[in-house]
Amino acid sequence: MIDLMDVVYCRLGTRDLAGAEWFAVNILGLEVSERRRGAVYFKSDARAHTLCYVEGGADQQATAFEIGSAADLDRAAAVLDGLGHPVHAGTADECDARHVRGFIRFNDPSGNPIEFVLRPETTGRRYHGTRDAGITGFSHVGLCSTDPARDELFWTEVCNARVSDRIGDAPLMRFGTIHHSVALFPFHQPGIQHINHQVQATDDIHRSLAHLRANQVPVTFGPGRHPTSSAQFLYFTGPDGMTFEYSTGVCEIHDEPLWRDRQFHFAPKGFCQWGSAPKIAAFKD
Ligand SMILES: CC(C)c1ccc(C(=O)O)c(O)c1O
Ligand SMILES: [Fe+2]
Repeated sequence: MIDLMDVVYCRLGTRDLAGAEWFAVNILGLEVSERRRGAVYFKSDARAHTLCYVEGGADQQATAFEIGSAADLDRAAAVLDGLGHPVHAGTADECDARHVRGFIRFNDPSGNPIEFVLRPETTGRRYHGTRDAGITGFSHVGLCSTDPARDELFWTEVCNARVSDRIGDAPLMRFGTIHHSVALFPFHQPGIQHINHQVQATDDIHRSLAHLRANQVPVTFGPGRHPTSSAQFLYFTGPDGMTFEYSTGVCEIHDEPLWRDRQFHFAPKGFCQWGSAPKIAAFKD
């Protein structure tokens, strides 16, 4: 079993690094933590970075999860290799570019590039964006899955994720107490489906709604409330068509032995209890 602790960052390729930076700062509300040749890093909480845009194709993506020790990382590489997932061990330069002490990269069964990382840097300094979006941190990622049942087994049997709830066959999975850190959505190809940042309060959702509208940013779902995590949410489109989500009030699961994953409809009522309907391809039946 590969023990993962949390989702830690996403890397997104873009052909318009300056445009992506403008969006991340002025619309999403992140803080630039560092600029390097061909890469811009963003903070959304105390961690050194939780998002990195790199110059390249929009298909150059990765989602990173923290692993507990160097021995666990070696064991994970052996397990993945044994299961037929070719593993690349990060070079010193690649580790430096990710602010981690070590990592391995492989593709999940759908072909999503995944990184398991050791000791990602934190700063002890809280984040503050120039735009007050009320962000409290990067919280979860939605991954496209060409076979959610198969991929659920990868995350829960090969790794230590636990299913909190399912919407249709799409599992929302946790590593700790937060309702979900990774969710899988049926789609015909792999890719990061959405990136979630938690915000402090309902006010932040509505303040952002006005800001997005004023800046002609397509709002694709919400405001609404997820019946699964009980979080209030808002989805919108960013650079290269990436979906971003703000949400507030995600529930925590503390009664671990008693929790039973629940089944929700893969239909608007399973996504939103206020009646909002998504304009997002992966959320349509
Ligand atoms: C709309 C997607 C499928 C979705 C559904 C539920 C939650 C949640 O319970 O918080 C999400 O975060 C989602 O992105
Ligand atoms: Fe989400």
